[in-house]
Amino acid sequence: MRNLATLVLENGIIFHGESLGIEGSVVGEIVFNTAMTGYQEIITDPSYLNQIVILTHPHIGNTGTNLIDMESDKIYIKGLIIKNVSETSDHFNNQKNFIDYLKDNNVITITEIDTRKLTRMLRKLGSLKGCLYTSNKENYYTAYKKAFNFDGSQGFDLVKEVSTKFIYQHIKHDFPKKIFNTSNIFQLKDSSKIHIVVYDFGVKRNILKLLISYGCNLTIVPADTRAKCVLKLLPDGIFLSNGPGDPKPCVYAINAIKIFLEKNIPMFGVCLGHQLLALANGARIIKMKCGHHGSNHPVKNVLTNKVIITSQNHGFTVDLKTLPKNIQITHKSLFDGTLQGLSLKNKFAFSFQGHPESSPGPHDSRLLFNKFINMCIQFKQNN
Ligand SMILES: NC(=O)CC[C@H](N)C(=O)O
Repeated sequence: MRNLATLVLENGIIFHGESLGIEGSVVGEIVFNTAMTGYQEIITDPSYLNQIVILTHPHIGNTGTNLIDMESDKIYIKGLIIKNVSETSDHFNNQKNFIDYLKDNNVITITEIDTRKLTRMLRKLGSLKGCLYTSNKENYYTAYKKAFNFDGSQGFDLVKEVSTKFIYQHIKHDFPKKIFNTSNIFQLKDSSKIHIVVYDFGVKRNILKLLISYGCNLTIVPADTRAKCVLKLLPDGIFLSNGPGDPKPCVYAINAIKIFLEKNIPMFGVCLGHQLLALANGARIIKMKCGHHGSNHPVKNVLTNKVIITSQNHGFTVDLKTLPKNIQITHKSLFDGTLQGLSLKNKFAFSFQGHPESSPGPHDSRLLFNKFINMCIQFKQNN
């Protein structure tokens, strides 16, 4: 018999379940991810900072955990909600059982609750704040108060908490072969001469691995690196990464992007990077009702009418009504019509509201990396 765990929502609703024996209490915004695989990539994605994640797939953990599937150096979610956790694990990459992995990393987890009921509630009411506790130092009233008073994610700069503190470089294939199989990656002629500066707003490792697999040299810089410092590095392209929280407070990055736009340096933004590119052009950002978190999101390229299935994780979106004239819409969600991609007219800059590095998720949108690298090659040849 496991210990008890309790989830109290800001609207007073309470769920009782089982804990994995890790004692404590966490408060955060609750979001649901509908992916059927890739739990380790999800929980190590820095974009989930401060969020309590429900994995809607009813049985989680049976492939165990390993070093290859880490999207960063640690677990970033604040708490975990799952229906049923696998006691055993089996996979050719398995190194550690999922329960042991969560215990070793002190992740407060609730299991054996009706995740479908909770997810339907969030879909109806929009995202909710909650307090998840396994400790008897907390009770319903203290937890309710914490959930109710939690500030949420709007207006806070979480990027600075996850970004690298130092500039560092990756030169070609310096990720050990063991943790990255490059067999299914596109190699482009001339891409090995490209130098890309990656703004780390909470960058996922698979983005770096993909760029390295093209043969690019990467310089990864802290989120608040000034434009003039980046320009001195003579980049052939600038990558704006994913990241946690509200993009609006990242004024330092928005200002830098404005300068790169003036110089017309190739730029590719994903997720938070996409939102920052839109902000730099005067568009507005709004909070979504319950966001997009999963790996089966259909997106239409409105220029070609092609549909791709994509991996997504965002709670904010660019307000379509506020797009300036120099922005061209390239992609829209077939779930709710929200903006999924844009490009700037007469500029080498475009972005995607999703995760084309697809870790986890289908690889349909990885061709966007090809588009970016080709832009960088062209830019380099012209300069
Ligand atoms: N994955 C991301 O980059 C997320 C972007 C932003 N934090 C959002 O929730 O909308």
